[in-house]
Amino acid sequence: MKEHTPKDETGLFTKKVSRRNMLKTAGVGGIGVVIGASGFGGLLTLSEQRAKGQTKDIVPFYGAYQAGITTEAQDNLYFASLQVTTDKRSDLIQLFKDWTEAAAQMTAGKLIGEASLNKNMPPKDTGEAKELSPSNLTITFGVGPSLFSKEGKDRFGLKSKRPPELKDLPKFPLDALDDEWCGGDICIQACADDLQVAFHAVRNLVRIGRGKTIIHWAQTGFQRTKQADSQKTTPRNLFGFKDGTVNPDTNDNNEMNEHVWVRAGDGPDWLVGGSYMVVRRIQMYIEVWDRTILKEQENTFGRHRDSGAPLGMKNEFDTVDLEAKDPSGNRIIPEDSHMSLSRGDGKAKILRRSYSYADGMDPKTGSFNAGLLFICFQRNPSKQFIPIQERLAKNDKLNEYIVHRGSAMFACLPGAKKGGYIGDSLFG
Ligand SMILES: C=CC1=C(C)c2cc3[nH]c(cc4nc(cc5[nH]c(cc1n2)c(C)c5CCC(=O)O)C(CCC(=O)O)=C4C)c(C)c3C=C
Ligand SMILES: [Fe+2]
Repeated sequence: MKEHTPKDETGLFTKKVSRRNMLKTAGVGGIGVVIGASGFGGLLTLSEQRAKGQTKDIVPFYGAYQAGITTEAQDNLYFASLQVTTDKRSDLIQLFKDWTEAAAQMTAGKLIGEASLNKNMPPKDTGEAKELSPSNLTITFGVGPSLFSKEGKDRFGLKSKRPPELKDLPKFPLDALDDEWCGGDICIQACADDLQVAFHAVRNLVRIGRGKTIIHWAQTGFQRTKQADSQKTTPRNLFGFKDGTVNPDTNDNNEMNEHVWVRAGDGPDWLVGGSYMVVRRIQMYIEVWDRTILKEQENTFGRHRDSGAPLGMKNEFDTVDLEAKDPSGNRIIPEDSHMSLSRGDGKAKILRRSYSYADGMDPKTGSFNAGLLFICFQRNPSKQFIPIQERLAKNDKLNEYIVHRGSAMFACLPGAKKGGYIGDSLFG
């Protein structure tokens, strides 16, 4: 087959050269070299780029809020729910301090700890992210209700600090929850444009926590990559529909304060600037869906599959009119469609930041074990996620094609200032 000769940005034909040959041509032997837009004259190592503040794919770790909540969703997720095994409050505090330091290093694209060539010691960093770009890595920490008290025991002197909103979610109709996918004392959400970078982050944090925490459950997640969709259109879920069209505007501080960030007076002061995260592991029966006619699929969501437009409209972001009727007087968007029910009167909004998962097959049925790790952030779950899910669980047309298998709620801590640590408002 004739090899395709690619054009560069100037439109000139360039000879296809492998990365290795390109480095040889440039006379650079080191790994981790990035070719700048200016061509070979702009060759800088990743660390040089960082020193010059030129890397574009670093999301700052320190700040008033934790990153990974209003951050534009990266391509990949590695999510871990942990159980705390130590009973010592001082261990827990030290762990959050160590995690903060490590997370700040990893999100800046650095390795953990000092590089050491001591062959008689295991290396501090596990190594698989060496030479990789920071990939917009964000690491978001949350604490579950069980950290505050478990089976009546106040392990860390935190019982009186539990916000009333931070509690196990009620059992919703049709829930088929499996304990193996529920709850957790602490969560770590790592998102990055590279799965190896996200996994490396959680792996190293879990390693630091050895002897103090264990993994309770963990899940990888993906979306289409930005490389595959340079226009960054709304990602599609595994049912082929655009998912994430209607979401509060993360660039609008008023909306974030109204719907996402916990504010003074909402509960205990330690959580001001944090947010409640709800996670649901929802299995999707993709084989059943694939046998469903398009009209029924569209009635299920209340949107057109192709454009993502509300039924009866042309474009994805056209205004939704749930009352609109066809000439026979029937609603164009069915009342039991996912959009009608999740929207309700439109006042309670959640910030959705979900990822698809695909974990091989279900050995009992031979079907794909795939679905959505539904993640949403909010200021008050009793007024936001819970009433929405109550409506969906009762009537949603989508329920024929999905089942909720896992569930957890975490309070995502406020951001840390340089010199402070994630959790200092809680433990301080
Ligand atoms: C309780 C909250 C929600 C759960 C659980 C949930 C599951 C779920 N959703 C989809 C696919 C779509 N959801 C869409 C819209 C939408 N979903 C929720 C909430 C939950 N979804 C809300 C609040 C909204 C926005 C409603 C609105 O105001 O219009 C859509 C439509 C496109 C969009 O706006 O994103 C799709 C598609 C799946 C597959 C799923 C469980 C597997
Ligand atoms: Fe939804």
